[in-house]
Amino acid sequence: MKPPTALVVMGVSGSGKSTLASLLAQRLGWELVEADELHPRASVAKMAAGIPLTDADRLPWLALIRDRIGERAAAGLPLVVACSALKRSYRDLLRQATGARVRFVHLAGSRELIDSRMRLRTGHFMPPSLLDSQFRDLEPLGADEDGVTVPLDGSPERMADTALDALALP
Ligand SMILES: Nc1ncnc2c1ncn2[C@@H]1O[C@H](COP(=O)(O)OP(=O)(O)OP(=O)(O)O)[C@@H](O)[C@H]1O
Ligand SMILES: O=C(O)[C@H](O)[C@@H](O)[C@H](O)[C@H](O)CO
Repeated sequence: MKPPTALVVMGVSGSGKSTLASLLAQRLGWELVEADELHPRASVAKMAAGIPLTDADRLPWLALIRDRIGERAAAGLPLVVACSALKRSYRDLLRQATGARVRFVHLAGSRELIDSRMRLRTGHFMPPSLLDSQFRDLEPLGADEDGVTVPLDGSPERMADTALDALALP
């Protein structure tokens, strides 16, 4: 039997992860996990204060997400996860989830476009001032990693079509 898929929508803050992940979850009929909701309060406070997270902040959080993927896989359930997963080492950690095929959709685009979207967004803890540090940490999805890179300048519907076609899902 094929292992259930965990489809991780990744990218810097404001790249459209939550928007695309919820659309993909809806289209596929899969559960959605929003990794931002799993950050400890101290990490959210840090980001809200304009301080970038470090590896030490992120590793226990990524381990939690890996375990969540593993639990669902053990129940035979696929899922969609919205998670920044900026560095390859973070994705390696997520790929350690037991029993799942972990695949990625990297939302890629210009700093300028993302910054303009973040400035329009209200009521979110993440300040646009952290975008430079997000790009510094970003290691784009490699050609050898299981997944697809999607330009983030299309409509969410078109981006979902592109991702699902490229991944041959459902
Ligand atoms: N394809 C799109 N076209 C235009 N605007 C978009 C698109 N996708 C997302 N947006 C808008 O851009 C902003 C950022 O999107 P979203 O919150 O989904 O990003 P995110 O990567 O989940 O952000 P964060 O990680 O900071 O929570 C939102 O205001 C959203 O409505
Ligand atoms: O790894 C990180 O630095 C974080 O996950 C961020 O990317 C934000 O939580 C998210 O994007 C909200 O803006």
